[in-house]
Formats: sequence, C-alpha cells, structure tokens
Amino acid sequence: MSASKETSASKTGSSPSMTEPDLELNHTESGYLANDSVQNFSWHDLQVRVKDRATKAPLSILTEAAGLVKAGEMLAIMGPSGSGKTTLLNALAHRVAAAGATTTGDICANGQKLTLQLVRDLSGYVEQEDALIGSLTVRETMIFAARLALPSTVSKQEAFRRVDDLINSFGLGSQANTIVGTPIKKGLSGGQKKRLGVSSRLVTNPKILFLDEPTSGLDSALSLEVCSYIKSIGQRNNLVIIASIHQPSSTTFQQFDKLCLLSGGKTCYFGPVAEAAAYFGRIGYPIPAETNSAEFFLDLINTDLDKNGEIMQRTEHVCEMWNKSPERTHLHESIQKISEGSSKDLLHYKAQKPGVWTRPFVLLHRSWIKSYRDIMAYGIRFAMYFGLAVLMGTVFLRFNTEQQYIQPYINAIFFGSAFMSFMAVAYVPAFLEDLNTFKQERANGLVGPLSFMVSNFIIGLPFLFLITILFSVIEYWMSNFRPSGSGFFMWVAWLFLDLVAAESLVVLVSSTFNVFVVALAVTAFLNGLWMCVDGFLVPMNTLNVFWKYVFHYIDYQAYVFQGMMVNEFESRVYECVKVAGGAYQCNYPSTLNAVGQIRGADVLKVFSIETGLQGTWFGIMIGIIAGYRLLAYLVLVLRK
Ligand SMILES: Nc1ncnc2c1ncn2[C@@H]1O[C@H](COP(=O)(O)OP(=O)(O)OP(=O)(O)O)[C@@H](O)[C@H]1O
Repeated sequence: MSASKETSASKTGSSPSMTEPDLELNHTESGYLANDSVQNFSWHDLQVRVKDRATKAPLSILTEAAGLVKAGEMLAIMGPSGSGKTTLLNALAHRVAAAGATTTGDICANGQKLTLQLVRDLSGYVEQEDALIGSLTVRETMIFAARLALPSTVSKQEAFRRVDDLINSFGLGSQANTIVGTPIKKGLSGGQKKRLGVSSRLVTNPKILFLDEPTSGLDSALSLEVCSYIKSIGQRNNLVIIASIHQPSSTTFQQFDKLCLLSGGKTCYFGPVAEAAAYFGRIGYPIPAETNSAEFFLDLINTDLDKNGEIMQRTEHVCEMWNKSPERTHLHESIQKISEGSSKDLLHYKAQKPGVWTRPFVLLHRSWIKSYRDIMAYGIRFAMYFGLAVLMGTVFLRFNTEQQYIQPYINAIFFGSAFMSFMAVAYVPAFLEDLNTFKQERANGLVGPLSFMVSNFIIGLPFLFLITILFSVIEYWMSNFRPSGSGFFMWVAWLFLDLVAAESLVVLVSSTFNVFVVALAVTAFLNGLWMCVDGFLVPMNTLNVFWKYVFHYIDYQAYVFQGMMVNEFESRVYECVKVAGGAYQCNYPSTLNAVGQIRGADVLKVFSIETGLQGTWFGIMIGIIAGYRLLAYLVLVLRK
C-alpha cells in the first residue's frame, strides 16, 4: 500500500475492510528469506516465577504454558492487560521474562531444545518501541541492518537487492529516501515506522519472528495494514511469527492463524483462530452475532472489569475447561510427537555472520552519518560552545600583563574548562538513543559491547576536536592569553582532553543509569563535584584531606586546570602597580617584586601548582579517559 493510501486511510478513519492492503502490488522476489530450517516452534510446561513485589513470596506469573506454531503460521498472544503476554513472548525469545524472573520448561524448534545462541541465530525480535535512528533514511536504516547481519559471502549488490526488495514488500518504496524522523524534523508516520522496524529485522534473515505489540499506538486501519504485510511475508517465506497483541479489530484478528489467550498467566485457549468461536460456544460462551470475536474473548476473561467476582469465577471456569479439553490434550500430543519425530537437525545450525571488523566499521559509518545530520548529537553543542566562546571572549576581553588581570585570567581558565566539561550533559540524549539501538541490536545478536564502545569513542573524537578549535580560536585570542603558537596549541590539547574526558563521563553515567533525567542529574552532580575540588575554588594546600585524597587526584578537571595554568603562567611576567615614591604595590609575592614585576611561576605557587609535570598530567588524563570507557564497557558486559 502506498503512503498516500495509508495517510488517507488514517485520516478518514475508514473501516479496515475498506483499506485492506493490496499486497499483490508489492510482490517481490524475497526468496532468500525462505525458511527451510525451522519446521515448527513449540513449548511446554513453561513457567515463569518471580518474587512477589508485595509479599516477597514466590509467585507464578506464567503457568504451564504450551503451544505449537508451524512454519508459515502467525500466532497472536492475546489477553487483558497484565495477563502475561509480554512475559510469554520474552520467555519464548529467551529474553528476561520479567525483572528477577526464573523461567523453566522446554522451548523447542523442530522438537529440539533451543539454546540462547540458537534462538539468537534463528530469530528476530521487534520491540514495541523500535529504536530506529531518527536521522537515517529508510534505505540507510535497512542497509545498515543488512551490513550488521549479513556475512561477507553475500555480495554488496545482493545485499542492496534484498534491502530494496524488503522496502518494496513493506510498501515503503516511495519513502526510501525519507528520514525516520527526529524531534526537530518530521519523517515517517507511525505505521511506516512500525513497518520499517519489522523489515529491518527481516533483513537479518530470521526464521522465527517475535513481535511485541506490533500495532500499539496505531489506529485499526494501520494495525490491519501492518499485520497484513507481516502475514503476507511470513506466509510467502514460511516463517514462524509470534506476536503479542492488544485488542485487535476483527479484521486484524482474522490475519492470525492461531490464538493463545491468557488471563493471569494461565492459558484460556490455544489453537486455530478459526476454531476459537466454536470452542467457546461448546464450553458455554457462544459469541453473539455481529460481535468482534477478539473483543468478546477479552471481555470474557478481563478480571479488571470485575465488580462482584463474577468475571473471576468465569475466568477460572474457562481455564479449567481448557485444562480438561480434548484440544489441549491434542496440542500436548502433537508437541510430544514432534519431539519424538525426525525433524531437521538444528543443533548444528549456525547463522553466518559478518567478519570481526565489519561490525565496528558499520557502526562507525552509521554514527558518522548520525553525528553530522542529527543536530541533537553535536549541532546544538557547536552552537552552545560558539555562544560561550563569544560570551567569554567579550567578557574577558583583551587582557594584558598588568597585575589586575592575573585573577581574571585564572577565572577565565577555570570557568572556560569547567563550563565546557559541564555542558557535556548535552550529549546525554544522543547517547541514550544510541544505547537503546545498541540494546536491541545486541539482543538480536548483531552487535557486542566492544564494537559499540569502540565506534562510539572514535566517532566522537573529530567532533570534539572541532568544538575545541572553534572555542579556542575565538576565546584564546580575544582574551589575549599567552600570545604564542605553542601556548595556543597546548591550550587546545588541554581543552580537547577535557572534552573527551567529560564525554567519557557521560558515556559511563548514561550506560549505568539508562534513564534520561537520572543520567543528566548524576552527570551534572559529578561535574559539580569535580569543579569544587579541582584546586581553583580551594587551592590544593588548603583543601581538606578527605576531598584532596579521595577525589582531587582522580578529578580530570584538576589536571586540565593545572595544565592550562602552567601553560599561561609558567613563562609570563606581570607588572605591579607603581605607587608614590617610586615603590611598587604587588598583589602576589615574587622574587621580581623589587623591580615591580611578578613572575607567573610565583602565581602558580599560590595555588600549589608545580611545573614540569605536564607530561605526567597528560598521561593521567589519558588514564582517566581510558578508565571511564573501560568501566562503561564493563557495565554493558555485565548488563547482559
Ligand atoms: N515481581 C512481581 N510481583 C508481582 N507481580 C508481578 C511481578 N513481576 C511481574 N508481575 C505481574 O506479571 C503480570 C504479567 O505482566 P506482563 O507485562 O507480561 O503482562 P502483559 O499482558 O504483557 O500486560 P500489558 O498488556 O499491560 O503490557 C503483570 O500483572 C505484572 O504485574
């Protein structure tokens, strides 16, 4: 279906049947997607237990679940809110089913028990909120997904062919060069984003596709459209498709082959959608004429709507009837038969993957495009640092070597470096967006923490260097810091290391606390702390021992402050004020006071800053940066 068709459907709110997508229009040669490995996917005795939040006692949130989906079939996991849909979907995909949950039971493909690695190799998982990168176009999103997943044996032409093929299959041909959309620049509609999310997983060639509420946030026409595309491609390629779904319209519901109906973690029905109405009629709950069957099933067991215990009783009855039903017995027999049969061996199945170096390069390329296109990543920071440079250059304007400028010079060094570090918080949202994409790609077995961390570090360097140059060219010369090439380049080096360290801190904090407001607050707090103990507000010889020995020596801002101070003061001489009688009034004690001057090196002594240690400080800065990055990497490794 074309974009215009989608838009008009959603605008007019026309009935789903009127907007039935004409999938034949999009028929493409996606033969490479064809699944001839997984013949069926089944599970039985599946239990998920948690520690009850309130009572701390063990609690089953999924009980004795069993199911069987054959290749080419599409299963809907349905149930009222809190019934365990996501728990079941996650358990089947070998993901953490719920916080702190223990999962037991067998999950098999072709009757063979699956390992985590096998599930990752065989399946793709489309999250409810797919982490698409807003500044990439549809085609770029697909190409990067393909490059992250396809082995080098697939030629570039073939990869592009597959990408274009899937774009067309999902009716996104006319949006191929449209960006996904950022908060500043609008791109795809909600339905198009969902379709892109699904097709970017399909390009990785999964045999089993899990979808968490693929229609959430869409109206009924768009929901039908998304499900129809998925069904069409699944049927054509013999894929196993399992989706959790919330209140589908009747036509969307009819797209599914099988239904798994849950309530309170218990199964109320598992079987063909086409036979569900007859089953419920048989156990005493016939569907009234002209009723949306999906809605009827949900209302039947929705204990949230219970006023007098009636629905609870009914739900218990439905579950009981299911447990006694011949359909359930038949399901268990079928699962048993498959495990005893001689299906295709999957134990030695291994997905072909790209070479070791391909993934970091692909990530680097993708981050590069994002960095220069996405104003949120670096654009806003460029503008902010430019503004700060002009502000500082005009406030700390044209200083000279008269002694009244010594303190303002020191203030400019402190404020410039500390404020620049502080403003690195502007990177938090862009990093969290990348982290979200990483988490989903990692869960799909596409990217590891090392590739992510290395590419993130490398891609930041040229932008941070440009920011440093932009700020320094304006501020250094307007304020009239030590006017020499070497002075300028040393300043640039310190500021660059300062920004790299500040950004590394953002990476560490945001990797640890994935919530925007928390990451922002913690980074701001830490930078405030580093400012307090860097040796400017309280000179090192005055700073109390706790702050000095616990924090000062690991404070990256302290080394930047000292490095810039030495750069400015070590070789400069300042003039005292001449007073009556030919004497001088000097603000800083110095061996040159007698001749009306102050040696810059003597100013450094007031702050207990030693000279000749710049090399060591450079080394420590690099160590701090490496430490932040290494810790961030470890956080990601531990957070499997
Ligand atoms: N530690 C816990 N203690 C008590 N209940 C828990 C705990 N962890 C999960 N649950 C419950 O397990 C149930 C299953 O949650 P799940 O997210 O799978 O439901 P869902 O059907 O996907 O809901 P929704 O449609 O609202 O997303 C919920 O009722 C949830 O409150």
